[in-house]
Amino acid sequence: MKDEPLNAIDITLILRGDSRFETALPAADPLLADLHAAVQQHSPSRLMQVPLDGGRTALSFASSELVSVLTTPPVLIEAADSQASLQTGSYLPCVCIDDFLTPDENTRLLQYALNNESEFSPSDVTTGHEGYRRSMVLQTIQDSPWRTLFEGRLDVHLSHICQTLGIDTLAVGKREIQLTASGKGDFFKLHRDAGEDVGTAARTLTYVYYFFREPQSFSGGNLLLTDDTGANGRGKVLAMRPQNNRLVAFRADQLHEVEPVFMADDAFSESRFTVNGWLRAAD
Ligand SMILES: O=C(O)CCC(=O)C(=O)O
Ligand SMILES: [Fe+2]
Repeated sequence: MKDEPLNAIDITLILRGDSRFETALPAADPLLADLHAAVQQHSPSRLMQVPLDGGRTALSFASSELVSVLTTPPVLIEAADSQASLQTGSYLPCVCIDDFLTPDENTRLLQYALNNESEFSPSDVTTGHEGYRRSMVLQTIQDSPWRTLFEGRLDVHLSHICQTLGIDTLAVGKREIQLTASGKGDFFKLHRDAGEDVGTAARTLTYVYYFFREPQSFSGGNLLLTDDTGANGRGKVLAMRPQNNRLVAFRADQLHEVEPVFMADDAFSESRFTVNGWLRAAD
């Protein structure tokens, strides 16, 4: 008997207290959407049951105990008419961690960004090419307690992230971090974060944490991961809508881009904010 369903999505459930359970579900299984809904909405709590071990075992837990759902390949949840519908991307390796910060940390990070509006400066790219990236960056996050918080929180997930992305478990050397605000019309054209110049060659892992005011007033700004197998330099594409309090990690040599952000007014407070950075392997 085959244990794994066809088109299986590998799932790791993280429950309060960091207990982890692994299973696989068919891409079309409504339980997938239900699990994501449980992460988003903790009350009222309800009983959830998930098959483990090819259905030989059932895991039962209160929905309020569910902290995160890791899916490989990434599962894109599109909320349409308040019904969650699922799309799975073609396989381009990345890891999504929902609820990366606590709700309180998430709110305080937005407040930190808004309080420091005057410190943001226009972004650039390490290759010096013009017209490649438009956004505003707050470099001083490097000297703030947020840096320590992000580094510590990333370390919790690092072995899982590296394993999923096929990176040899990373002895981390240099870490980079920045806070980016993408407002009306901002974008980042197709690029890799590693290897486009000597200064970035050693970047191994990219992470992007999304946070913004809800209800969301911008649209667009999707992160597209792509490969270069297609005739026009693009093959498979995995599109991910920014989701508040979600961290996405991928290999730093992965081709990717950020689609233009649309919004009615160019209000800084409504920006698509990210804490984004790179980890390098130790020498
Ligand atoms: O904001 C994103 O989704 C990705 C940003 C990015 O590609 C970068 O900072 O290198
Ligand atoms: Fe990038």
